[in-house]
Amino acid sequence: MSEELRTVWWEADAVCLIDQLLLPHEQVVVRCTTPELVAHAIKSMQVRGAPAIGCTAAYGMALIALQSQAETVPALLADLEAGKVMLDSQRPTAVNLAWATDRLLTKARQLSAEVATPQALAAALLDEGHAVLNEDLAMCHAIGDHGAPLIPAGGRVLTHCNAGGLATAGYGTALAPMRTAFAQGRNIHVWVDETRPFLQGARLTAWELHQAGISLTLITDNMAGYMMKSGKVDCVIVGADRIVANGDTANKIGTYSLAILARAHNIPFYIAAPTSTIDLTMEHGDLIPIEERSEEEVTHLGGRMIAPVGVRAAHPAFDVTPAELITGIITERGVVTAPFAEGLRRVKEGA
Ligand SMILES: CSC[C@@H](O)[C@@H](O)C(=O)COP(=O)(O)O
Repeated sequence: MSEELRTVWWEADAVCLIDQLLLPHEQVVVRCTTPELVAHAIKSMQVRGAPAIGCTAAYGMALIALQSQAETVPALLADLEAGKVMLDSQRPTAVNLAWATDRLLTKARQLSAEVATPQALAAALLDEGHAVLNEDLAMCHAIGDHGAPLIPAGGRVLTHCNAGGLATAGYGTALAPMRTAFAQGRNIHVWVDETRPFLQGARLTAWELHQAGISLTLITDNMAGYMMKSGKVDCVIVGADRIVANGDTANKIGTYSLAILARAHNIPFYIAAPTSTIDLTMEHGDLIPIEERSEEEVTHLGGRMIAPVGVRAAHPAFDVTPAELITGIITERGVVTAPFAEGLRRVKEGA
């Protein structure tokens, strides 16, 4: 993705997004002028990727405040509480969504004693939305700085789904170490898993890397084991939707299989994510809610049915990789390695 193309931004009283359902063939901007349109964009995956969902939800909370008819600050807080519940319910696995709405609500509660009017509070929440976006971009660049040295000399990285600029405020999480290494003049090659059924790899990661001039080869998900066994993969780097206290990590369905394959072939397996994706309230990965999406996203491809009529399909959108399969978790505050509990607490608390 070019530096100029933004994923999420605020413009003319609306939350604006690049419609990721239409990429790479069309670059269409969606203007979410109501909280309901923000919710729809998250649910339908016009915007997707944990940090980008978080940025969108932060602006969604600001939009709720700006459009509220509340005449008092306590009444506005009640609207924001209801709005948070509505936004959080759109996608359950990516913790950045609830993290962002929580941050905006907490800010509103803190300011409620100081501001005189709902309008003043709403203006402050829009500033907080901007802060969430700007911080996410800075975190992605820091992840790139910490992650680039971990890419082995061969420079051949396998990634899954899209954890690039489109999945964040820009620059990406899993793609950040590759971008930084490439900018440093290193020889990088990326194996891009197509990522069935939504094809985030084929449509989005391939597009971003291609635009950036980074060498890539698209593979179908079931080719990863072959590539590893053939000695063509030096490390795996993927993003995360939720990292819990013991290091277990939810990410796009298929990530767990890759981690097993990487372990079997003695290949380092890294997670790259900002600390906003760390959820210390959950002890282990079995507690993470896994989003179930529609069967149609599996039975159909590009609008065409590929399965016989009447055949049922399963569609868990995420899986959980146990911490013991993870070599390291690359955050904006450094790389956490096993045992994860202590290190994750340290980076989450900012120490
Ligand atoms: C920086 S994005 C990290 C994760 O959100 C990403 O790897 C992923 O699984 C995205 O899933 P998606 O269903 O496309 O939102």
